[in-house]
This record gives sequence, structure tokens and C-alpha cells, in this order.
Amino acid sequence: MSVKLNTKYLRSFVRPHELDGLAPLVAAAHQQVHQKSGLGNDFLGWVDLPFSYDKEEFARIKAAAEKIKNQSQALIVIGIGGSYLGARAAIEYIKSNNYNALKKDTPNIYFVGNTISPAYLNDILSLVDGVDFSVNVISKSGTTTEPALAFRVFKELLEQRYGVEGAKERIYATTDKARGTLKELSDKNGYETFVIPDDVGGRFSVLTAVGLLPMAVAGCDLEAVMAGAQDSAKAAEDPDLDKNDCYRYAAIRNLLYNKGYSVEVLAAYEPSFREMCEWFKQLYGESEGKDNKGLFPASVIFSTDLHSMGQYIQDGRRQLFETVIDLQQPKSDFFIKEDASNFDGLNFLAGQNMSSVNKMAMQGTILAHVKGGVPNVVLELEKMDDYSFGYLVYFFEKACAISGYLLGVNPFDQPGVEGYKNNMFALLGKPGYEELRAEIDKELAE
Ligand SMILES: O=P(O)(O)OC[C@H]1O[C@](O)(CO)[C@@H](O)[C@@H]1O
Repeated sequence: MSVKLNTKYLRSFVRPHELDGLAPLVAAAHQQVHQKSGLGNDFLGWVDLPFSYDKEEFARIKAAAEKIKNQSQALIVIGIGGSYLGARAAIEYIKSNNYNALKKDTPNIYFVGNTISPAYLNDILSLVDGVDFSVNVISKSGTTTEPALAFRVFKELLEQRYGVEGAKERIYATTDKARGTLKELSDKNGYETFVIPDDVGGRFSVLTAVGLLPMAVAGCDLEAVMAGAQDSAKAAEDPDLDKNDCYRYAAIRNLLYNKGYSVEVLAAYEPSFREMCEWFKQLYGESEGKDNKGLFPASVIFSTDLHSMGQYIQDGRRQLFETVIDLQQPKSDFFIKEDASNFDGLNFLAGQNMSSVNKMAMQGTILAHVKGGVPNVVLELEKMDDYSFGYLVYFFEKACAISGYLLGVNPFDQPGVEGYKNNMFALLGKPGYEELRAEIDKELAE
């Protein structure tokens, strides 16, 4: 088991009978997921995905990754939200947050289309100047503005460099199996395509081609990722709260939310976990933040952020709880040496491993924060590798679905995202948005 829930630091915040009281509701949420009887039940394809994924496509993903590795020194991954965060989280978690800068025999991976910043785009363009590259454009709808704008740019650059025929050999599209502009264009131009299944929403799609192709290019072990997800799915099958850490985590989130803790801070002590936190925030933010309800998902990387956000968490308004990732085996370690002059007074640490210092920072922080009135949920993570990535992804996805149903929302839609898009289109003069533009103009003139 790669992930184990430790509730030791919750004793002063949650009494055991409170969890017992939630058990029937958790059992009902379990039925909603497994019998597909809850809100948003068209989007439960991720539940069995670790077992039922398309094996033929899986082999094609690995073959495409080999072709990309042979042809290119860089892969441009174009996507936003669920079509971006999972792949980035995986590469940093499994490989390193310094993946691009490290010596390796796999291509650099640059993520674009996740912002409308021209400065960001220009930087990436300069990074591929004179570098052979391929493109993986990812969009379920095929119409999202940010990735569509970026794709225009990199498609044109590929066509200029390698000709239309050459570009075709370097563009891979991950999108809907039949619908959308990207699918139409890919079929017309002959790009290799991969499918985002109809019943898998963007933020639940990291274990489809959305995440798997960039991961394979970065040299991640896809079999191990899927094996981790399978074991996680099996461990989260039993509706009995005592036997299911994933469901207990979901139930605890709900209990704490109902006690007035409105912010969940995911805290990790490894910089390579930072993008995993970003993935987590989209997963929970889009799934639960609706109908004027939901925990606000936040994140910190300690000890870095103990020197910025630490003050607030220890001492600020008491509306937070923390979910702490307690990594059991560091990816690598560093031995602290004795210094003859002891100029910094740190010789008391000589002979210790850096991971022990990190661990004591974690232990000390948990004790201090709990004393300061911050409930701490601890998730013990065995190691950070391919297997545990798959395990953790599934753990958080399943907990998110159960948590959303406990909250009484549809965990699988995101109607709130349309607000900014409509206003932006109206302001930019997109045809069809004239009425909204008139309303906005009036509002701005007041
Ligand atoms: O894959 P697409 O359709 O480009 O969507 C990207 C992201 O945009 C959203 O639809 C929100 O706008 C997310 O839910 C999704 O992950």
C-alpha cells in the first residue's frame, strides 16, 4: 500500500463516533459511484479506468513516445486545466522538478497553452529555436481558447520548419474520439490522435493519453503507474470506513468542513510535489466549489513556505486544516558533514542525513500547528515513484468523488468556469456575444 492515512493528530478535533455517524452517508456515496446513480453519473469512466483502459491505444502511446524521442529534443505539450496539470505533476513527481535542466536521454518538455501571457510564449519559442521538436496538443473540447491560440503558433512553426508533410509527423492530438475542431483538423491533416473518453472529465483524465503520452516521453514507467492505480482502486473498494483509508479521508474532510474549517491546505516537504498540489487543487476546486459550498483547496511546500505562509497557518484566522504528505523514503539523501571551524554552529547535525532534518521539520511543524488549532490529517506516502503516482492519483480521485457526494454537489461538472469565458469573448468581440457586450459596456460605463 503506497498511501496510508494517519489520524493521530486529529484527536482533539474529531471524535471517533463522529466518523461512525457519517458511515451510512459514505456507504450511500459509495453506491452512487459504483452503481452510477449519483449526480454527474455520465462521468464515472475513471472509476474502472485502471483496469479497463484501451490496451491497443496504450501500446500506440508507447510507440508514439519512442518516435518523439527519436525525432525530437523537445516536446511541446499544449493544454490547460485537466489537459495539462496531471502530466506536469507526473513528470515532476516521478522524475524531478528540475526535469528539463537535468542530464537525461529524453526530450525536454515544455508546457504551453496554459496561460495567455505573450512573454511566457515568447520564452518557450526562444527555447526551441534551432531545436527539433514535436507537439502534443491536448483538449477534450477542442475549443478552449488558451491551448487553441498556442497550437496555432506551434503548428505554423512546425510547418515552416519541416513543411506540411513533415509537421504531420510531429503533431499528436489528444482529444474527443469524434467531435470538436481539433478532432476534425487532425482527421483532415492526418495527425495521430489519442482519445479522451466521453465519460472521463478533464480533471480525472491523467491516467488516459492526456497524461500518459507526455509521461512516456519523459521516460516514466506507464505499467507501474497503472499498477499503482489498480492497487489503489482495489484498496478503495470496500465501503466499510474502517477498512478504507480513501473513504476515511473523504469523510474527515467533510467533518472538518462542517465544523467551520473552510480551507484545506495540502502540505508537502518535497519541491517535486508542487505540481501535484496544483493538480489536486483543480481536482477538488472544480469538483466541490459550487452551489456556494466547498472547501477551498490550497497548498504549501514546506519548509520553504514555513518562511512565508507558516506564520498565518500557525497564528492567523482559524479556518484551516492541513493534509500533510509524510514521505517515508526520500528519492535520494544527503549526508551532513562536520566542519572544522563550526562557523555556523551546525555541527550538532554532522553525521545526520538531510532527510532526517526534513522529517524533524515536519514533526515539529505538525505539533506546533496542531497546538495552534489546525487539524492535521497525515497521508503517509511510501515513496515518490511511478507506482505511487498512479496510487495517489486514484486515491485523490476516488476521495474527491465520495467527498463531493457527501457535500451534496455534482462532483463532475464545472458550470462556474463559463463566467470569465463569456465576458472575455464579449469583450474581445467574438461573433454571437453582442448582447453580452452591450450589457458589459453599460456596466463598465456606470
Ligand atoms: O480539455 P479542454 O476541453 O481544453 O478543457 C480544459 C480545461 O478547461 C475546463 O473545461 C474549464 O474551462 C476544465 O474543466 C478543463 O480541464
